[in-house]
Amino acid sequence: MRLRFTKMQGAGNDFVVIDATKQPFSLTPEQMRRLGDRRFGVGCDQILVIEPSADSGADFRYRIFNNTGDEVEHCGNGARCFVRFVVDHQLTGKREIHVDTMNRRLFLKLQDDGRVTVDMGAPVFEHAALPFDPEGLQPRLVNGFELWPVDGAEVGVVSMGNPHAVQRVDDVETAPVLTQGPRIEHHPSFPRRVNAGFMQVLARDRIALRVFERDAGETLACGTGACAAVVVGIRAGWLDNAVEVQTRGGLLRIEWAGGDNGRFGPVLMTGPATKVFDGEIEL
Ligand SMILES: N[C@@H](CCC[C@H](N)C(=O)O)C(=O)O
Repeated sequence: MRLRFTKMQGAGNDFVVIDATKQPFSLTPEQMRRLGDRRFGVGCDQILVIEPSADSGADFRYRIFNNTGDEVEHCGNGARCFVRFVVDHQLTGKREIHVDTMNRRLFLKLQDDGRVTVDMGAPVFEHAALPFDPEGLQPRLVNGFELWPVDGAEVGVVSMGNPHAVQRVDDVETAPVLTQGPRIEHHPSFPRRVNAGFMQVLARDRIALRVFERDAGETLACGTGACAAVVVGIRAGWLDNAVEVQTRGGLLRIEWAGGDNGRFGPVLMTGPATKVFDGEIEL
């Protein structure tokens, strides 16, 4: 089968984007692994599939597959590329778009400067949402927020729709991202595994971040990971409400007002979304 696709990237997190608005999406996990393979296929961190929405309240449905072929809940950098794609391919005349993902409805806006702002929805701290099983672990409270001992690190756990475990490190460049990252990803406390974030606080409004992503390994940027890191940093009292996140692939701006009485507001993420090329591949 011959597949048309667009290669895109958002802060260096790269995607194969497939338009399934006119014909149903039918790739097998094996075909997706081939597509995601950097030597035998196109190569990407995630595959994004754009479908019509089944609900009149949303403009599209957007599905995310890691390059292993596993479908996942959420992808922040992918959400920005999704908007750029539907506008550039004239699938919509709107610049403010509602899209349904596996477990959230997102609101996205293409800015005049070409960047995209995404209302990523509220962070969820209930352990069942990740899921996170703290059995046998004792948290340390920092500013009233729980940091959990996992693999010798202290992690804040939060779902941004997908699961994250974020630790603060002195220096992201020397942090054990490639060795400890996979151990945290597969730690038994995270039955559906987890994305492992390593955050260096540079100032109250600036962090450096590396993320070892579930399935994809370390990527140049992780949008949901940036939101999770800033949320953890704000709750631990380390960060202000608007933070620039320096990733290895580019800069993201994250804003979060927090919340009252256990009710939390949405996280806003702004960043770039760029087409790399259009292509066709025989699968
Ligand atoms: N790169 C993404 C996150 C993609 C999904 C993640 N690997 C998971 O398995 O949850 C982002 O920009 O958020």
